[in-house]
Amino acid sequence: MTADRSAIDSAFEALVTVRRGQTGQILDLFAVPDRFERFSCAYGDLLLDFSKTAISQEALKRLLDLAAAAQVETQREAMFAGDHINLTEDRAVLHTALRERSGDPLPVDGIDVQPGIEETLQRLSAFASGVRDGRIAGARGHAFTDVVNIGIGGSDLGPAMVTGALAPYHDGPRCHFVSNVDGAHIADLLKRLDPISTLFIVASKTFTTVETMCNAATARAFIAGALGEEAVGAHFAAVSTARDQVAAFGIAAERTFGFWDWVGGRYSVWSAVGLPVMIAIGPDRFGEFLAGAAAMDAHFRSAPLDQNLPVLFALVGLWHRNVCSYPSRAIIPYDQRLARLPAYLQQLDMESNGKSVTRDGQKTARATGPIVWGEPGTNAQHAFFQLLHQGTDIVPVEFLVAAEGHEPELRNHQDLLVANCLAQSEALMRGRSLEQAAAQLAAKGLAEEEVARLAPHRVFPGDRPSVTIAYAVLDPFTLGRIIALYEHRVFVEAAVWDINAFDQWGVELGKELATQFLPAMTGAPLPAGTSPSTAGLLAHLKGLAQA
Ligand SMILES: O=P(O)(O)OC[C@H]1O[C@H](O)[C@H](O)[C@@H](O)[C@@H]1O
Repeated sequence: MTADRSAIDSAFEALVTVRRGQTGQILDLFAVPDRFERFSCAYGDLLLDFSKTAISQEALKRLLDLAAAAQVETQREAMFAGDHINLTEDRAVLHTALRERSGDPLPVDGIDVQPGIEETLQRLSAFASGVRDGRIAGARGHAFTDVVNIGIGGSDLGPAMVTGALAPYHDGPRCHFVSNVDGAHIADLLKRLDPISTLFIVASKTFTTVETMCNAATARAFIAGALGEEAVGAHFAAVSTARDQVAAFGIAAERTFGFWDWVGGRYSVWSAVGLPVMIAIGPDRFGEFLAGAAAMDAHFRSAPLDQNLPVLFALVGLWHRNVCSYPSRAIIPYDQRLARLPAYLQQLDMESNGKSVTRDGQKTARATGPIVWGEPGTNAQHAFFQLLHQGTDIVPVEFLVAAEGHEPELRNHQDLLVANCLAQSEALMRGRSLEQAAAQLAAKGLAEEEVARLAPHRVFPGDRPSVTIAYAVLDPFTLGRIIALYEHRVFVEAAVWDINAFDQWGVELGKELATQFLPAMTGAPLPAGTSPSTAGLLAHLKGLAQA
C-alpha cells in the first residue's frame, strides 16, 4: 500500500490553516447549541465526547478529509483481510481474528486460521476450568490457590491490566504477575506463596526474552527445591509461539498454549496470553471480553468515518499532535481498577507509533506518536493536575468514567468520583480569569494589595482540551470494547502517518548492549568503544558492591 503523500500533506495544510484562523476559545465553540451532540459519538452505552476540544465544524470536516486522503478504509480492510501489513517482519496483523467468533473461514497465506484459534480456545477453556475447579492440581494433589504469570511487555501488561480491571468478576484462584528481571519482584512474591498450591504460567511469544527466562528459572528452582524436580511439570504451563523452546525448558506439550506470529505482543491479550484472565474470571466471562472487542471491530469496519469511534478518536489525536503540536497525552481513568491502563496503553501506543521512518524507510514528514502517560483519578488530581491546569505545556487529557461502580452500597463514592471527573474537564476548558480570581479574593474581604498580589497565582488559563469516554459499567464486554477502541485508534493514526505500527525495532539496541555488557559484571572487560561514562558508572557500582 502506498499512501498518497501529497493528498495527506494537503489535508494537513488545510488543517493548519483552519487552526491559524481560530480566534476564540473552546468554550466559544459551544455557541453552536448542539455541539455536544455533534462532537460526541456513541456506540451503545459507550460514548466518546470530544466537544471539549478546539475542533470546529470546519476542522472536523478537514480531519475527515485527512482520513480519506490516507485511505484509512482501504488500509483497514487490508488488515482484516490478513495482508502482510507488518512489512518489516513480513507478517499479517490479525489479533482481530482472535475475537471473531462467526466461524467464517479466514485464510492467512492460504491457510484458514479459524480452526486453530477455536482449538486453542477450547484447550485454554478446559485448562482454565480444570485449574479453577481443582481437577488440575499440583504434584501433591492440592488445588491451585495462586497463579503466577511470568512474562514482560505484551506478555504481562495485557493480562495484568485486564485481571485488575475485572476484579469484581474474580471467582478463580488469586493471580499474580512477575515481569521485572529485578530479583526483588519475584522474591517479594515467592515469600507469600506456598509452592504446593502455586501454578506458574511462563508467557513469552518468543520464549527467549531474558527477563522471563531468568524469572522462570527462579520459579522452577522454587518448585523443584520445595517439592522435588519431578513436581515441576505439574506446576508449570506455558504460552508461546515457540513450542520447541518451551519443550526444552521442560514444559509438556499439553501444558503449552500457542499463538501465532500474526499476533503482536502488545495485541496478544486476546490470545493464550489471556490465560491468567481466563483462570481468574472463567471462560464464559473471557468470552464476553472477546465479544466486546469483536463488537468494536465490527463497528470500526462498518460505521461511516464520521460516526466511527476509533476513527474520530484518532482524528482528535492527530489534531492535537500534528496541528496543535502537543507532545503528550494523559490517560486518566476515573476507575481505580483501570490503574494499569495507562501503562498498558504506553506499550500499545508508544511501541506501535513511536517511529521516525515511514513504511518505505523515509524520514517521517511530521511528528508521530505522542508521549502517553497517566494515573487514575482522583489520585492524579492531588499529584500532577497542578501542571495540567496551570503549567506552560498543554496536555490533552483522556478521561474514562463509568456511570456505575460494582459497589452499590458505596454509591456516595461513585457520585464523588463522577462529579470530580466532570469537574476536571470543565475546569480545564473553562479556566479562571484574573478578574474572576481577584473578585473571588475581594469577596473574601482581602485588602486591595493582597488581592493584587495573590490573584495572578489563582488564574487558570483554561482552553485546555480533553476527551471523555463514558460507559455504563466496567464489565468484561465494555473492557473489550475500550481496549479495541484504543487499538484501532493507534491503527488509524499510524495509517495517516504512513508508519508500521506493528514492529518494534527500537527495543533492540538496548537489549544487544545489555548482552554485551553482562560479562563485564563478572570481571570481563567492557566491549571496546564503550563510553567513559558507562565505564565509570560500572566501576563505581562494582566498587560499592564489593564494599
Ligand atoms: O513475549 P515475549 O517474546 O517475551 O516479548 C515480550 C516483549 O518484549 C519485547 O522486547 C517487545 O518490546 C515487546 O513487544 C514484547 O511484548
